[in-house]
Amino acid sequence: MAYTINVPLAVSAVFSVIAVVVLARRSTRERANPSGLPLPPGPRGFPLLGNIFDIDPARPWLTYTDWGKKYGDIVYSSLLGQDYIVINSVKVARDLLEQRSSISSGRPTPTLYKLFGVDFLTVMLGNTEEWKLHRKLFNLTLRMEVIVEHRDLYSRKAHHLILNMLRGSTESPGQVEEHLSDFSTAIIMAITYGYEVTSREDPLVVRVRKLNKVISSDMPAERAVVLTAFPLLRYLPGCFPGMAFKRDASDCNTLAAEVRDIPFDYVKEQVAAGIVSRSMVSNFFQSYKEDDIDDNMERAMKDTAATVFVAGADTTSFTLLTFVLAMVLYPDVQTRAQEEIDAVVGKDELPGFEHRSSLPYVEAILRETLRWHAVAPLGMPHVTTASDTYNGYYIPKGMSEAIFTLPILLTNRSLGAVMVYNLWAMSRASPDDADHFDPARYLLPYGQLSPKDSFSVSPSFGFGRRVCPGKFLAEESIWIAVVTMLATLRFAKALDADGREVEVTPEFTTGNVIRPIPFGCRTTSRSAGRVKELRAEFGPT
Ligand code: HEM
Repeated sequence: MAYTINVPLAVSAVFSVIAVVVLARRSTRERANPSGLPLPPGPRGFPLLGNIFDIDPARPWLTYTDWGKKYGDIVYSSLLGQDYIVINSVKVARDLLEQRSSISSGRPTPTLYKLFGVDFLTVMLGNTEEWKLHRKLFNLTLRMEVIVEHRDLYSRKAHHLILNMLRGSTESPGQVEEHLSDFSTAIIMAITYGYEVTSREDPLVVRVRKLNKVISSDMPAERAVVLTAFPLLRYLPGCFPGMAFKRDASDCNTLAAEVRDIPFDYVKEQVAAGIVSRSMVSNFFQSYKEDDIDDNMERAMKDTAATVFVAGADTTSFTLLTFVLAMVLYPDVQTRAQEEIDAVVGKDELPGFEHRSSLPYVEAILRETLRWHAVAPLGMPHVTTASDTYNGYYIPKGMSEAIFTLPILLTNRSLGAVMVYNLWAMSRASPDDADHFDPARYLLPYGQLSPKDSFSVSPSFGFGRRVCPGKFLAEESIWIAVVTMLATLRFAKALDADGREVEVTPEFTTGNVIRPIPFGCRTTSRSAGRVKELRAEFGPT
């Protein structure tokens, strides 16, 4: 949720507002609150605009963290008629989003996503029957017992990642990112469709990556917020000021349809021909009788499969990139982990899943990576489907998309509460050394792992019924990639022409999902024996 003012879009918005105000002849807003309890504390905002000028447009989580220090763990703010309940602590998040998940599992469905044809993605669906069917299908195919069956695949892809990384010993900024992205893409396409990616230029891969890019760059939150508050704008033609993006939206609809249909139909044809490679989609077809797969069910299967790439590829590769950045910045941490691996696995052996429980420090590195810089600092917003009270505060009910289409000024009512949980504030709860990457914070005095906060229960995967269904796949693929990189490679700062190390400042992109800004990194082999084993696995390349 980054808010910057797009002037032409704002002008169009103002026209739309004036038209509605004249029609509605209403001038004051009311907050229907039958309980008489106050809203949670928060900054005062301007009428209608709310707190839009108070928020750091690039990194709203920093503003929310500051508000947390001033107003507490639960903060109220408003933006263009939309109520925001900002949650700044794990306890309040668990109370509201887990304990009361029956009324806090909705999603805002901004008009923008409909316009771009991506509102079919699970992440975008409200608390509807369709969403429940998606979650059932995810549970069928992404639960832990199913995910562990693919361990050979994760290991093979991790081994391939190492060979790619070793092709050039000094990586230019951006190259490490590409290798990690190839790794997560290859795993996700194999798990979802049984599809073996052979090159970055594979037309299917190009399409899904392009869709991801459009979602992250052409649908900034400020557009989503303005279009949700003033949905009439969607009817303005593309030539209207600020509406040029409507042309991209039309291309995106075509792209989204291709991403949904092409790989799914490929698996469907294979299953019909009796060729079954193990995948999420073939599992769907095997789990249901032909008669049970009506149009609704087939659409849900297609949509869940298409969601996996959009929700899982960048989150996985950006987390791995954050890990590499930490290794470059904290060489002592890297050395300690490598010593642990060498002692447990043996100097020339490659680590595998059977070693995981004996590598507590590596495990702690994973947990610390999620904490240090969460890939989605504000998770995904939830919407309340009923009003509620919490610790003496009133929490308004969210409204459905149907009511969103009535501009707020027509009714002078709130659009209802969007609940935003601020992972950044949660990760900085003990502020003394929160910016420091220190896996030891997850260890007990004798080096054993502290039992709390295992990887997959991390707040970084969200809360309640909406919790990330891909967390087990993320856990398996990230663990094997991390342990294999540590066993075989040494990451260090890049050298300049005079052989001096180039300083690295940890900087991250902005947006809903963030990644480190490209940094110089020198990647060298640290174990000839292990690398030899990898080369033997793949043959001459
Ligand atoms: C490190 C990797 C990942 C992180 C940090 C992450 C984080 C998240 C977060 C914060 C949410 C929102 C939860 C909420 O609303 O409270 C989410 C939702 C989701 N994630 Fe992940 N995720 C990761 C990897 C994956 C992978 C690999 C997949 C697919 C296999 C995936 C599929 C999804 C889906 C489908 C949703 C939407 C759930 C819903 O709306 O009901 N994620 N994820």
